[in-house]
Amino acid sequence: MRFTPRHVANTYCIIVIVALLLLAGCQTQSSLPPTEDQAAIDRMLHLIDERLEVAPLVARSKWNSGAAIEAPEREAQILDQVASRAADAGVDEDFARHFFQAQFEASKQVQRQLHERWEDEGREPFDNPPDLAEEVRPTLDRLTPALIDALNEMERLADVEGASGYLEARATEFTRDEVYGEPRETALQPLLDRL
Ligand SMILES: C=C(O[C@@H]1C=C(C(=O)O)C=C[C@H]1O)C(=O)O
Repeated sequence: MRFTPRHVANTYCIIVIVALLLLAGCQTQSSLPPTEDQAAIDRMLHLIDERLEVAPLVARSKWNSGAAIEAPEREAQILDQVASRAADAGVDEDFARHFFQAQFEASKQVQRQLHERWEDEGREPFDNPPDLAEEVRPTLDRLTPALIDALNEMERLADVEGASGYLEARATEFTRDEVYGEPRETALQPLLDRL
């Protein structure tokens, strides 16, 4: 077979196209943050969920006791601890407060959803409801230091290339859930604003 100038030109074109495609692929990859930073974002989402998973226990306890979903004095008490822990960890206090207020709101969304459903169903009180003061609130308090550490990481990630894109992509999947989608969105908003 003879190679005409046309063959050479076609081959050259194909090489250039393949090289451009490879380059585009590399660029997409390099816009992802480093693996350990992706893991830090995933850890934060996991912690948000761990906190949200406590909300149904709070809802059960309040369903039986008739206590209001909204407990402003308890929120104020948590925010005091948050402010002092944030200061110790070098996390911006306003950011930490804003983040925790979003977690409270997300928890209340889950609780309201459940109470509305139980009202519609005419639900009787639960057998063996969890103890709010002795069990449930201490579980939430144990998550606070881990969340402050995760906030510290988020502040660092605000300067890492690709971190905000990765968070947005993860947030899109995370908020797609039928039951937890809306509260997760509420809980994530301060992070999306920050990154
Ligand atoms: C979880 C509770 O319900 C609400 C949500 C809070 C929270 O997420 O920590 C705190 C107080 C309440 O407004 C609770 O009463 O403990």
